[in-house]
Amino acid sequence: MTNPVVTQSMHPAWPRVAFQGEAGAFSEMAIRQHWPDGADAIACHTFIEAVQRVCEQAVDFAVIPVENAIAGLVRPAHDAMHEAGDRLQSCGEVRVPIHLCLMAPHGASLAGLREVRSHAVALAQCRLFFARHEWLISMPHADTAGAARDVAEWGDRTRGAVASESAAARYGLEIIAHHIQDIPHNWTRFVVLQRRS
Ligand SMILES: O=C(O)C(=O)C[C@]1(C(=O)O)C=C[C@@H](O)C=C1
Repeated sequence: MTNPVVTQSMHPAWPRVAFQGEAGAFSEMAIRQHWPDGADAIACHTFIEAVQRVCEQAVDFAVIPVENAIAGLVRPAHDAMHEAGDRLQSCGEVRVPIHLCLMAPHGASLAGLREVRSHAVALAQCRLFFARHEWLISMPHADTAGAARDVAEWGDRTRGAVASESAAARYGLEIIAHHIQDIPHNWTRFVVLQRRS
């Protein structure tokens, strides 16, 4: 298993919380919303890895998306929790508003875009948008923020990402369309997991 990205904490009292994705992912937002006074958000590549970190007591908690208003159950997250079995227990919940934006390198246009990357669950929340813009090819990526980071690194004006407004700011992308999810009041419910004592 690869090591998670760990930011050195300035605050030893903060809880250490694993999430799936990169800095700027919605799961990281869920952590900020649940611990407004601060938490060390530890990026993991997969849900299984995030859950595993809790089982191994390498972190205090994991925050995992379980249900979205449009896409329904987040299957890979449920599978990861199932694998952990009774070693974990849920100790909280957080519901995060999900506003999805289409973003691309500066100078790109909607008409000029061809390929759009994002987390499969995020793409599933934008079916109507993709149906209206049928020249766009949606391609699954590990997470929303990782898609934004890669699209910024590639710098190709035909390739875009679906992610949050803050991911666009963090990775220096231009927002081409705001609120492209199928319903305006979209949300994802996350569970907070800890090791069963
Ligand atoms: O990729 C991210 O930003 C995530 O946090 C993952 C995830 C998900 O798996 O449901 C979380 C919330 C959004 O609904 C879209 C994607």
